[in-house]
Amino acid sequence: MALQSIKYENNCLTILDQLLLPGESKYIVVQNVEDGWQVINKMQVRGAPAIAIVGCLSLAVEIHAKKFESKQALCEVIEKQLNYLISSRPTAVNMKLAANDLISLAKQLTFDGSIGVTDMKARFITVIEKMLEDDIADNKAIGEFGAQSILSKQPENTMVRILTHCNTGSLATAGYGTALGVIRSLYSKNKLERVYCTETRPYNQGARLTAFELVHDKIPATLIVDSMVASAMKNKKISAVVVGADRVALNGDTANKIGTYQIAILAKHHNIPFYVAAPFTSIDSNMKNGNGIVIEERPETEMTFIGDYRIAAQGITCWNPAFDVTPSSLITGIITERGVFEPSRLADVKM
Ligand SMILES: CSC[C@H]1O[C@H](OP(=O)(O)O)[C@H](O)[C@@H]1O
Repeated sequence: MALQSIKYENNCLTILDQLLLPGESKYIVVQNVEDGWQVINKMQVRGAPAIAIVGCLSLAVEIHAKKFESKQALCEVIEKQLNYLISSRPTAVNMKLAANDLISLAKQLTFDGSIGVTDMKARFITVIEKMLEDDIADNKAIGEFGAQSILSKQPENTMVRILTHCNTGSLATAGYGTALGVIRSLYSKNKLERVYCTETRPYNQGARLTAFELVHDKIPATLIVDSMVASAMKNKKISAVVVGADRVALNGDTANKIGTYQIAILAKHHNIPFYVAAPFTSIDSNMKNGNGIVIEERPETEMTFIGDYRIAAQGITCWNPAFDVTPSSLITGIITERGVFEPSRLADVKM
């Protein structure tokens, strides 16, 4: 049974509390936008696509339970709550893009004289619900395009070894995953020899989540500490690096989990192709390059503690940026649901 970070049925939303994985699988109920904001901000659910989907579904469950006197009243709540959800985490663009689209839809429905407030609410909720299936379809396409592109650069009938960072699988999306989707597609083609996944300090998305998904799917994988990447590239014949994205700028500069930038530099040094796997819901067409991307800084306790156990000296100053920006010059290709693009070609693709 595939791992599910998000469960939504009959207007009821629960999310798998990823702070407890891999030790405990516990779903928590999200009943409204405030619950949605909290589970995203605390990283109980995380991953750019999952953040947008959970944020928007939290709005769907909230408005489903309420009666609205008018379409204008409903539209005002929608706009206010979506703008609030955007503030839950600043770097991933998916929540902002979804909010922009849904606010435009709400305004369009408000001025559509052919429907009343009940129909407007139903149509609005249906559009949000469709995000789940759309994301999975995007990820399956990303997986296929990515696998084809990576294999096209390998000698016929060889198996590949992929290095990945952070978690980009079913626990970061509605299912299948982006970079992990490429890995799943390679595995399904019997072309994947091994995955090397980094632990990804300090939240340990790799050790706790990616390793969990790979073991669950019985995909051959080796966990490495973040500082082992250079040695792995030198000694383990890595065929390609595939990572996810939180925000891709129009020139291909990519914000992704902290540590991605240095992996890209190491890949360049070792002449290893470096791919970003991201749906168009993670591409910010309003951002010319990566210079303007806001990098979230997280609480230092995420660095100085593991659970309740202190691992760093009391009183030490910490810096805990959750992301970094990889320049497009270090990126071989951006794998999307519409194909694989050289970073310099991204701006030509219709958003
Ligand atoms: C397909 S998930 C994209 C992206 O999100 C993760 O960040 P976080 O765990 O902080 O939400 C990571 O950067 C993934 O690559």
